Amino acid sequence: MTLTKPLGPLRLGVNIDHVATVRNARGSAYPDPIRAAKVAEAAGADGITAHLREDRRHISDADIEGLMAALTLPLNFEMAATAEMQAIALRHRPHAVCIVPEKREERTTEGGLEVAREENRLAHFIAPLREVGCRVSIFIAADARQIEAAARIGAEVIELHTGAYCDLHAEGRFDERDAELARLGEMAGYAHSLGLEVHAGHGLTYETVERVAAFPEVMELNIGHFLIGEAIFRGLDPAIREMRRLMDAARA
Ligand SMILES: CC(=O)[C@@H](O)[C@H](O)COP(=O)(O)O
Ligand SMILES: NCC(=O)COP(=O)(O)O
Repeated sequence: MTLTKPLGPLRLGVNIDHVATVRNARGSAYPDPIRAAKVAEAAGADGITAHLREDRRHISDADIEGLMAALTLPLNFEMAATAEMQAIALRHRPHAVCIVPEKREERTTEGGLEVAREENRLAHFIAPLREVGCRVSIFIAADARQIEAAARIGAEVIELHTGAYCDLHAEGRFDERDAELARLGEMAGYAHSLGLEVHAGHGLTYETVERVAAFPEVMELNIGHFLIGEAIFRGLDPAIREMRRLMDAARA
């Protein structure tokens, strides 16, 4: 059943990975992702997202340590379902752990996690994370099979991958974009009906955010790459404030 009113306020999680990408390009100490997280908080972010990739191409282990020590906002820690990452999450106990698929050679997270085929392994993988109090989120495509599997393994949250929708928009393939958007909306409703909290993210921009923010079941958007790019032109604080404004307007 489609809701007519939003379930609640829409949270903004600011992903700071690509502040670290710029820092790492020169092996310097700046720009500092923790400083970016503090600016994000002042600009109205509700949480910070950081993805510790297995190849450490942006966020480092020391960044996660620093964020855990410095942040007053909740940290959404994105990671692959590996023993190494599980040990790091269990040590730090972030507010949320989002399990994402990772391919070493990919440019960015290309798709959602294959939960249905790995149900047993993932159920065992997330159990200890839940036991120490982390909210477990699963990053998946808008696909009923994957959503059902995420519910069965005991995840509390799913994050719908909005990358395909954003790419289709950027390529001007508007019929396909609208079909993908409709799928995202329908699957947000379906996930909610199964008791899952619904988040969304990847590739969102000022042009694409409003239609996702308007889905009543979506409770959080995680946005990074576009905001860090936009910060070059208008500053990080105003870039985040504008995103917040668009999200709130779409929600109203
Ligand atoms: C899972 C996700 O969507 C983000 O963490 C994103 O992947 C970060 O940027 P990269 O994919 O460029 O590492
Ligand atoms: N999980 C999505 C995320 O954290 C941000 O993705 P992007 O905006 O950097 O593409």
